[in-house]
Amino acid sequence: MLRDTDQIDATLANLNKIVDGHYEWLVTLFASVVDNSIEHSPDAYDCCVVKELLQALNAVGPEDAQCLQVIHTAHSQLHESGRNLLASIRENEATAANFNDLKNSLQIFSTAVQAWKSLLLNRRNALDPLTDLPGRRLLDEIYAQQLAMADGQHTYILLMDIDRFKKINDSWGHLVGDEVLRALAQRLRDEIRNSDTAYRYGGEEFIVLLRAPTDKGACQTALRLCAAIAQQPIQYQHLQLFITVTLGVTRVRFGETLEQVEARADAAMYRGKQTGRNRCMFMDETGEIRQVTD
Ligand SMILES: Nc1nc2c(ncn2[C@@H]2O[C@H](COP(=O)(O)OP(=O)(O)OP(=O)(O)O)[C@@H](O)[C@H]2O)c(=O)[nH]1
Repeated sequence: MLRDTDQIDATLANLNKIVDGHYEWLVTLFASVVDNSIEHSPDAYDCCVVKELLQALNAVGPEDAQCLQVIHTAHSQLHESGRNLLASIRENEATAANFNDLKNSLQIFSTAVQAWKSLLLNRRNALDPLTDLPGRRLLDEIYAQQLAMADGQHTYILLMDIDRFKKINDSWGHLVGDEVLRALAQRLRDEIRNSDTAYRYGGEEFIVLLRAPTDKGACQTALRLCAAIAQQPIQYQHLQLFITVTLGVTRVRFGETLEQVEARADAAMYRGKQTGRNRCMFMDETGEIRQVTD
């Protein structure tokens, strides 16, 4: 899935170029009819700038890949309609049906491009403006889909809360607090795998939706995140800020709603806060909470 604002904006810009490219192509098509160069022109599809742009586009995740595939199909269909129209003109056999075919192909192509643009714009709006991470709304929307994509692995929720964050705001001001949130978001992006996703859940809380084959694997990842955050200070201007986080981890059970899993992760995290912070707590199937140590 295309996740950050820069990636999404770059793709949107390319999709706009793709639409513009086909206005130019239409003009070239008319020109080749007028100046009688139809017979000498190479197959427009092979040298089409749009084809190159499409090949350069990056579809990460099944939704994007599906949109891209629909555009590819519509694009080659569009060129086929153009080829047929030119051939019919060359043979002096052009009919209204050839023109209609081109018109329909153009409409299908622009609808396909528009569909991906809408998806991307929607996703962009769901990104948290401070950290550029997807926000809670997107997690609500794609939770079921993420579970379906687990590919035989278990899905875990890691609920992470910065320890004593109020003190950072109170000591250094909200701008520094904001910088800490941004830096932590970046650290999460750097540390987790592509198949996992970090969300800003609200305030100073983050959620990581994680895939792992076993509880042990998920706990190890949580512990690694916790240690990485505590060990590496956040640099901001002349400041070096050491922060710690407390994590509540739990496995998503079959058929559970997001609220049910969140409640368990929250209870685990809360226990971690009560018992000292800077730790990972795991809630198992029986509802027992234990501290993850290795
Ligand atoms: N700078 C900044 N602060 C925020 C943001 N969202 C929430 N906060 C602050 O996060 C702080 C959370 O404080 P508390 O809920 O008391 O928790 P804490 O100080 O982290 O303490 P523990 O969670 O108990 O370890 C509050 O001061 C909020 O104002 C934000 O977007 N930017």
